[in-house]
Amino acid sequence: MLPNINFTTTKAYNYLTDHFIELTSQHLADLFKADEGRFEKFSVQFKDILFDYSKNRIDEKTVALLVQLAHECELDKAIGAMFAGEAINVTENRAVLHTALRNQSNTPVYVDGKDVMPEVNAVLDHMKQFSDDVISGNWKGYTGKEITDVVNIGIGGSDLGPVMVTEALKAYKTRLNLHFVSNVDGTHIAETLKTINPETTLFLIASKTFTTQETMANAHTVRQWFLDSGAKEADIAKHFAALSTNSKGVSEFGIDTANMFEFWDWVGGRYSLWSAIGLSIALGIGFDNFQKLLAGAHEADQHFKTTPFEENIPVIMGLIGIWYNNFFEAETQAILPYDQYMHRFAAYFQQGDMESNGKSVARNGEHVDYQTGPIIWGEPGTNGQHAFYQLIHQGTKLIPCDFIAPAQSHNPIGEHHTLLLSNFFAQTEALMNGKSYEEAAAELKAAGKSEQEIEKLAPFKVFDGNRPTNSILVKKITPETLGSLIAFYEHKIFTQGIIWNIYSFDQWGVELGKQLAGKILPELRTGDQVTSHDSSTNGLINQYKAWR
Ligand SMILES: O=P(O)(O)OC[C@H]1O[C@@H](O)[C@H](O)[C@@H](O)[C@@H]1O
Repeated sequence: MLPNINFTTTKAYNYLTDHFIELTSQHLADLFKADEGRFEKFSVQFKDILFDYSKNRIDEKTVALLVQLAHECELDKAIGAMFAGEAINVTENRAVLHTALRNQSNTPVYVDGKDVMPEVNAVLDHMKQFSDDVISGNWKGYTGKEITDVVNIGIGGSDLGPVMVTEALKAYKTRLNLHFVSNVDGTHIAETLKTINPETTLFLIASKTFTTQETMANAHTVRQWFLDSGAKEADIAKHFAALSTNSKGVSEFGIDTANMFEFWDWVGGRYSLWSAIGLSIALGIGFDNFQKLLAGAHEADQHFKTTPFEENIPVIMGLIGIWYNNFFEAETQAILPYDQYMHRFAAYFQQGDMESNGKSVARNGEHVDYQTGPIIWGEPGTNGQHAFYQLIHQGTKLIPCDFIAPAQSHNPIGEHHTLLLSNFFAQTEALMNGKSYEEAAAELKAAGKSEQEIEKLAPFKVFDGNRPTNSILVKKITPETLGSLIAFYEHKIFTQGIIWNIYSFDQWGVELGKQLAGKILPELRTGDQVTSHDSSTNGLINQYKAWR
């Protein structure tokens, strides 16, 4: 059972409200000047990951009160409930056990009295054998040729994780070329089909439910394309595999259940890259590397489960996020990886975070009267610097940012990585310190500007600073460190969901649009004028019919 506590009624929340008033008058740069040990105090190293949260608008009292908040909200109990396989996804009556998928220590994990580890391990063995076979060329297509290309057809959690990880770990690429088709827009599949050969392509139909409209439409299109190219129904077994919880749906589609990689309803879609949904990852970087990804996540799970909150990276990440979200009223959180391979990391956690904590009904069924999940966004550095950092530095909104960078590059070309990292360090320093009027004026003077020009220009060159950041410096982006990093973010989301007293593992909010699209679809199939909606929707549909 999850606790049911309104965090705004806790003692810690009350203290934090007063403490917030004290602290907002202090500039981050002054907090650093006042305390030489700030970095040591507010940073944690976990294996090859250094998490520095010292450039946040916090002091020791803030951390103590936030930790007290976590205790008062019974976060420890909630963590225990998740790992123990309790049905904490209450509105769907399901356990939440992505942690069991990467439970490399193999201790039993029970769901309804049954240990799930034997099944988890059996699917992993199947994935290993299959991916080894395909990568080695042992697995042949219907004309006897080796597989060269793999197309993953899936959307949301059945797409974003594998895309993000295979991009982030491209340095570990096998000989297989990966493609991902998610959008129901025919352009996505059409453009992919132009680049592949049916004789040498393997299609992975990735869908937890095996009912998702987009995925089923794309799957049926490729099936037809495959048959139209000259293959027979019997050849499908050599070119199609399914990653799903729905074996009935898979066999009805015509995929041999021997080519089905199963997972279970206790794996949430946006937490499923660790499951059979990760088959494209195993094919793309090799099974050993996939297993290292799982091992890295498992180590982070142990850290989350056993480390006191004061030293617990995902708990601290979550609490600092709450500090900005609920006290500073920050609406968004930027994730800024200084690593080109990680260019889909923020997009991945848009789903991870926003689908989990984009909720407004508390666990007691009542509407919340406080803010919950933030808007997550971000792009890799340094690209973002030349696009939207202006607003982060000088805009009116407070945007807490996570800066992530590897110390070692997979592509150490010339001075590139040093240039990249100089930007990584400079940005968080600049966001913290800012630039005073006097400094701006002195710079203009040194550039030979007249007093009049200085007076005119200096106000625009002032940076308030005091803008908070986390820095996550990792030794290198390897399967292990990436696994740990993803798991930390997952547990950050969990921490926040517990404190906001919401259910983080359902997603009812995506249903309404699906229902309405289902109602409109038959209307689009005829040429008749539509009058059943509001005037805007009618007007748009009728103009579409006139133009199509
Ligand atoms: O894997 P499936 O069942 O095709 O679902 C894909 C996605 O479908 C969306 O509707 C859900 O909101 C996501 O959570 C999910 O990941």
